Amino acid sequence: MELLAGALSLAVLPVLVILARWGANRWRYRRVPGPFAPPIIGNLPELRRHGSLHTYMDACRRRYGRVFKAFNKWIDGLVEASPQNGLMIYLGSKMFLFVAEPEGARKVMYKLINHNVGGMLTADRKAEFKANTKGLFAATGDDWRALRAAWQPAFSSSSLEQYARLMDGCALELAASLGRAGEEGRAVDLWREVGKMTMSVVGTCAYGIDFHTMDAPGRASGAEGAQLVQASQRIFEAGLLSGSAWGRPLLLFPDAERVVAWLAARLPDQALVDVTQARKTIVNVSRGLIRSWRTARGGCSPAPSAAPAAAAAKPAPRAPPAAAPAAAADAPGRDQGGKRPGGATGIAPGSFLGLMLEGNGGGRGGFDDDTVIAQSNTFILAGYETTANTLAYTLYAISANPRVQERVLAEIDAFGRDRAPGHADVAGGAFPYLEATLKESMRLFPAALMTHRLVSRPEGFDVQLPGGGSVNVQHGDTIYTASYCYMRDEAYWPAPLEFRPERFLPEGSALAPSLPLDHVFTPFGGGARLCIGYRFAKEEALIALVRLYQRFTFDLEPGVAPLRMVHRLTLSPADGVRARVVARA
Ligand code: HEM
Repeated sequence: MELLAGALSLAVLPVLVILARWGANRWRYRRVPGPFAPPIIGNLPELRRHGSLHTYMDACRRRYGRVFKAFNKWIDGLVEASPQNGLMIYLGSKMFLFVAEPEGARKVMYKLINHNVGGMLTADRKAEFKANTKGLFAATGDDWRALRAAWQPAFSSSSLEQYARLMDGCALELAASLGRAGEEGRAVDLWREVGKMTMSVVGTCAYGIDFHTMDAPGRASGAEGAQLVQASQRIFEAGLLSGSAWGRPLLLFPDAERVVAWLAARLPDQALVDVTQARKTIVNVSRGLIRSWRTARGGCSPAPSAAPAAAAAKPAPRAPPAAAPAAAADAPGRDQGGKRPGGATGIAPGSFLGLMLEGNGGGRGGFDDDTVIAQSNTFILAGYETTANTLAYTLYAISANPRVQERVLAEIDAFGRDRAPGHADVAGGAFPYLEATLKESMRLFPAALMTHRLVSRPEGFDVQLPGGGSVNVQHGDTIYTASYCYMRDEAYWPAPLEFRPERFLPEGSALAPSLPLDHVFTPFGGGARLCIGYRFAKEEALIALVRLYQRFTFDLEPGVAPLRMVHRLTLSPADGVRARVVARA
């Protein structure tokens, strides 16, 4: 009996602590409006009613104003995981502030510097999970500065020029695959199809190994390519919470995420075992590739386990991209086996990983191997689904708007139906209308519907409230900048829900936003944390669109329009984008 009483009081204690913290947070942020979210059920019923975070957020913006609060440690995770987990109850005491007005959001993005990548089931610090903690997106402070500098050469004009050739090769493969579907009269899910291409692009650019996902898994070049493709796809399918039953307690006890992650690592279920295995595969294959890379360069000694910050203090010499990344060297005419000329395999010079290793003094200074591998994982994670969704949305929007399609086709035809779109063309403004169309699609359907900043200043951070006055967001709390809301807000955009690419062109000034464009159009975030891959993504999307519209148009299947979206890790088409491929005359 005494034992039972003891156990009960032990169980009650954390609940009381959570209640007390929740109460204190509610009091602290009492001046900020927001839905009532008791610690036991939080926002979940509301989220369920709205179906997805983006519609819920927009409803909050309309109801509570352009700065509102929500209680929920796992607002993203809940939306993603609740349908599959059937979870109705959770305990959470944290408050999140949403800034859905552009000037306030800009201050947050520009003045605060750290992301808050909280623990997932993979919060554990094992090598295979370092992408979550050591990658550029998650890194903080001086570590982040050193990594950001190390990433930069991969996005220089000379690197992009080489990547553009590779992107073109991948776009041609996609076109060939869609052409076959068109000939057979098969409807395809454009989202899935472009996803294979974007995985191919980021994978190949990251490693210089041809991922060949268009016919995956069979054709990736060599064992390494096939293993990397399969492992990366497994991780994506599993999603944020690794598809594991451990996701439930993590959602139920968000304040105890470290304990849950610790337990999950020791008592994993099959889903977690699979994802862990996939991550291990990526790490092991990458380690092998790095080892071969060093051997080929005269056997550099393995990298010491120095903290990345040390690299910032003593910058290592960085070589310019020596040659095109693997497939880029011969793209679009690269050999269909995916091999580089001369039979070379492994990490290609000029690939992202190659550049990181070169810049890292050939492995003798700066980052340890696991940190380098975490960067290539982050490159793939950050660049695959975001770009796939953006392309799928743009294909959808063009197909659903015949007048837009007409102008897109005219612009591409004027460029040439057989001409390869290169870096100079896409970066030099050869496709102004297509670029405006891409922007309009990112405004209405932003793959990243918000970004966030952790308040790491001891004094907190003041956010202006629309009704006057301000609120001090305390150290350790997180602020979300809800670009999805302000990019479709009638206060800033004329006819915000209409798809009108000309608003981004001088001819459409009547539809232009009321604030400077870079204040109110932020699909890539802003400030020092601005998406480092934005030019890469833009070039990839434009090249793919040119290659596809040189050959095809797409007939959306009945029921696709209006498109339903759902927020998972990114804002994604809920049911894909099914269409028939129509060859152009
Ligand atoms: C259309 C495609 C893309 C979209 C919509 C997108 C969006 C974003 C957003 C909103 C952020 C957060 C920015 C902030 O916090 O202010 C971000 C960060 C980042 N993105 Fe992208 N992204 C895209 C493509 C890419 C690609 C292709 C790559 C890499 C090849 C990439 C790599 C990254 C990285 C590494 C970060 C973290 C940067 C840092 O923390 O310093 N992204 N992206």
